[in-house]
Amino acid sequence: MDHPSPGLAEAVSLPEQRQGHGLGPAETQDEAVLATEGLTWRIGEVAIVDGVSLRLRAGEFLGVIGPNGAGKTSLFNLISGLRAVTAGRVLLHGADITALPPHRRARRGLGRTFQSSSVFGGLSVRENVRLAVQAQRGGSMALWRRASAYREVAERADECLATVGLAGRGEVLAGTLAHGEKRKLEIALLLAGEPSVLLLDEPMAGVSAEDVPELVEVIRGLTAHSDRSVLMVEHHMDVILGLADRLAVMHHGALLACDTPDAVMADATVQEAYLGEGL
Ligand SMILES: Nc1ncnc2c1ncn2[C@@H]1O[C@H](COP(=O)(O)OP(=O)(O)OP(=O)(O)O)[C@@H](O)[C@H]1O
Repeated sequence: MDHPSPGLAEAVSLPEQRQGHGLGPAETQDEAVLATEGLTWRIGEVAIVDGVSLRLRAGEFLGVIGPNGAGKTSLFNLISGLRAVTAGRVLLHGADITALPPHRRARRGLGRTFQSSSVFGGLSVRENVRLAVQAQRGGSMALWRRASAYREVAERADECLATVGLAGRGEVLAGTLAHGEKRKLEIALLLAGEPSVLLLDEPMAGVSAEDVPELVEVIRGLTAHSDRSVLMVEHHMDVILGLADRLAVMHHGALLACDTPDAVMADATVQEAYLGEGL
C-alpha cells in the first residue's frame, strides 16, 4: 500500500501501553507455533523477501514493521501460501507446510486477513459468520438436516461475534458496516476457522481515528487468556507498540531486528533504516 511510514521518534515518545500476558522471555518459551527458516522470495535477481527466519511462540503477539516496500506483505504471502517460496521453509506446530496450498494451511490453524475484504455485503453479519463456521465444519448441506448441528453452528457464530464486539449487530447487512466494524467482522470470520495463529495485515487501514481504540481492544483480546498467537503488520506505530510483545523489523526484504519494542526502538540500525527512507 502506498502510505507514509510513521517516524520512530514519534513512536518512542508514546506512552507505555503494553499489557503483557505473562509470557516469559525467549529462553523459557522457545517452542515456536510458527517458524520461518531462511524464507526467500525472488523476482528475477531481486530478493523481495531475503532469508527471513522468525519464531512465533504460543500466546505471543509479534508485530512486523518496516518502511514502505520492505517486504512485509510479501512475507505474509509466503507464510500463508499465496506465493511459492524461492527458498526456505515455513513450519506450523513443527510441521513443514511450505508446499501446502493456503486452504490446507488454514485447516491446520493458520488464519489470515487480507487488505481486501472477504465479506459478503448482501448477507447479514451473522449469516456471514455462520457460513464461515459451516465451512470450517465440513461445509456439507447435509449438516443442516440435524437441528442440533444447526444450533451448534449458530451458537459458535454468535460466540465469534461476541468476541469481536459485534453481538448486537448480527442482523445488520454486512455491506452497510463502517470500516471499523467491517474489520471486526473480518476477524470474526477468521475466528470461525478456529486458528491457532492469526496473520493480520494492516487491520487499521481505512479505519477512522475514533474507531481505532475499540478495534485495538478487539485485537488485544485475541491473545489475552489464550494460546492463540498473532503476527501483525501495522504502520501505526502507536497501535503496534501498544500491542506487540516483540517487534520484527524488515528492511529491503531482510529481517533487520527482532526484539522487545524497547530494544528495537533503541536499535541504531533500525533508526538508520527508517531515516534512510527519508522519514
Ligand atoms: N508481484 C510482484 N511483482 C513485482 N514486485 C513486487 C510484487 N509484489 C511485491 N513487489 C515489490 O516487492 C517490494 C515489497 O513489497 P511488499 O508489498 O511486500 O512491501 P510492504 O513492506 O508490505 O510495503 P507497504 O508497507 O508499502 O505495504 C516492493 O518493492 C514491491 O513493489
